[in-house]
Amino acid sequence: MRAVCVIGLGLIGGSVLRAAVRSGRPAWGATTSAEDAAAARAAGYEVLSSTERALERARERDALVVLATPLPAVGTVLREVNRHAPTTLLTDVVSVQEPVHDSVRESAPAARYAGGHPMAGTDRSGWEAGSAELFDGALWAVTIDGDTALDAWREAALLALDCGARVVPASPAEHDAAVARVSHLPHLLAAVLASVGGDGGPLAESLAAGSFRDGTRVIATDPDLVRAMTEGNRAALLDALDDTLGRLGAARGALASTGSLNATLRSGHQARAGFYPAEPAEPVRTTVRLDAGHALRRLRELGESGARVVSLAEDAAVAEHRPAPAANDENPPSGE
Ligand SMILES: O=C(O)C(=O)C[C@]1(C(=O)O)C=C[C@@H](O)C=C1
Repeated sequence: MRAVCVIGLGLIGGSVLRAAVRSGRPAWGATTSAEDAAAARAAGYEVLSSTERALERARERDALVVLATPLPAVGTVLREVNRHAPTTLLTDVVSVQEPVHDSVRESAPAARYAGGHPMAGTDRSGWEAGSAELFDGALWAVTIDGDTALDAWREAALLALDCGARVVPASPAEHDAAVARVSHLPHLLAAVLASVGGDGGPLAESLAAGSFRDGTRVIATDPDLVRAMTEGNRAALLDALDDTLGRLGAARGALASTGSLNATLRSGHQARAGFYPAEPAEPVRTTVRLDAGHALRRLRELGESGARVVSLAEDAAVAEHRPAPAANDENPPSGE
């Protein structure tokens, strides 16, 4: 099993280190946070005294290096990677992929790198908030662009699987457009919702219950971390925001003119049921030969169609796909 060197030991990096050790891999980390380093060492994990040391060891042992810092620090860490571990394979866990791919292109051979983004977290941050189980059953995007080498992709995907996740292959741009809608927009909407609720005064505060708590939960996250991911995905988030404002405008118009929110509420109800079906259908399995040409393109197409890679061998990847629900009265093929 390839060793893993994790740079950054906050919630996600700290969980990757724990999960990598749980899977039986040799793994160590480094962090600039004295607090995270002390907590990780106290829990029995190996934290080297500097990023340089951790990377030198990664070079000696041909480890997979995981960049687990927030987006604004990625450029600096990449320069250190180039200096101290110039040939190791590289991945990351950053929630916006295009800027990381751009930085890698500027400063490291892209063939060493495949981007990664585990879709898991909590509203807390730092080593203490993490756990070895954080990624169990979660989805983990492993990105593919024109420069990605199959070896780098395989190693990043194997780490995700070893951490307990299922892998979604995607291009960086498609990944960023999708997470703008299902992760970054929800953080922004939670911020606005919390402020609107807050303006309701003490009575609103004392009456706030489950819906307010669930709808605002993610903005309990450290605002600097939310800023890094939302501002780092500006173009895609603007797109998702325009769509949201259009729909809110239409809902407001309908409520003001006809008194009905029926169309908005029904289409939202149906859309959510698509994400979380009450009775999920048996998944369909597809095998992709990794030794055949165009394997990465095929994986990317599968990811775009909603499939998840659930296992990887030297020469094949197995992906699971949920079959499209049959159309019926509750589930009409279009709109309404
Ligand atoms: O569960 C949470 O608290 C999260 O916010 C996790 C969450 C998300 O679902 O948006 C947040 C950011 C990460 O990049 C991926 C996942």
